[in-house]
Amino acid sequence: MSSLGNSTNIFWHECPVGKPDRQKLLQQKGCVVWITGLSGSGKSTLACSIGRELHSRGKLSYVLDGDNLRHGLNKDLGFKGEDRAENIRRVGEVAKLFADAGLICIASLISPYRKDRDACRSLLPDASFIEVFMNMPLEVCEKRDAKGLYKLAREGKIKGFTGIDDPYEPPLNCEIEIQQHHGICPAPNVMAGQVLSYLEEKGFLHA
Ligand SMILES: Nc1ncnc2c1ncn2[C@@H]1O[C@H](COP(=O)(O)OS(=O)(=O)O)[C@@H](OP(=O)(O)O)[C@H]1O
Ligand SMILES: Nc1ncnc2c1ncn2[C@@H]1O[C@H](COP(=O)(O)OP(=O)(O)O)[C@@H](O)[C@H]1O
Repeated sequence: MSSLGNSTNIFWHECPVGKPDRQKLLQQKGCVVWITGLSGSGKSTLACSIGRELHSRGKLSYVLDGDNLRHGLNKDLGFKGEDRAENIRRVGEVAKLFADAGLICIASLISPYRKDRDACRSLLPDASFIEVFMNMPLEVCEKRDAKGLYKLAREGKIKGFTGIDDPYEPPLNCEIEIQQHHGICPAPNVMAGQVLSYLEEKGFLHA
């Protein structure tokens, strides 16, 4: 019997089929690839590109995209600090379940606060939380402005926009950093290749 958070008298139930069995079935190791960066830095593009590449190699993955999850699971949350923290906490817990299912879970969220990302990292075992920092300059993201949100933020029509009037804390010890070379952003398949090489090297693409 235990007491956790607000729940009391709850018990953990162990199932006979475990993570190692599922990993053997799938011939891969469950993990979380956590992509963080400014709006417009290319997180969703990279997430989809990784997903496509893994699929073509016969590996099972699933993308958890911040924008998409805010249409359902996180529709009750806004963008103030505590809402972002709760957003990241929930997605961290969901990503942990996907990794436990044996999948390569690709989470793509701004996740601007270091402590929230670190809390997600601490949920995952054995270096299976892989933080990918989309290190794109604000000017590049703002110039892209795919959704027109930077313009609205500059006009003061959106308050608390990350990078404009809300902070972004870059990772201190991420596993992978994606950045421009000579002022040019690598193509999506090149960025995905960088992540795939890491997964291959660390043994996640085999049981
Ligand atoms: N105030 C503010 N700040 C930042 N972003 C905003 C804001 N308001 C709306 N949006 C849109 O929401 C998307 C980010 O959602 P996330 O869940 O990834 O954000 S967070 O991790 O909770 O900070 C983000 O999508 P991406 O561009 O894909 O990052 C924006 O489209
Ligand atoms: N590697 C890239 N090179 C050039 N443009 C890119 C690249 N990655 C993304 N983009 C473009 O930048 C814009 C924002 O990308 P997106 O993946 O939606 O970013 P985010 O999910 O971080 O908001 C889109 O118009 C997308 O086509």
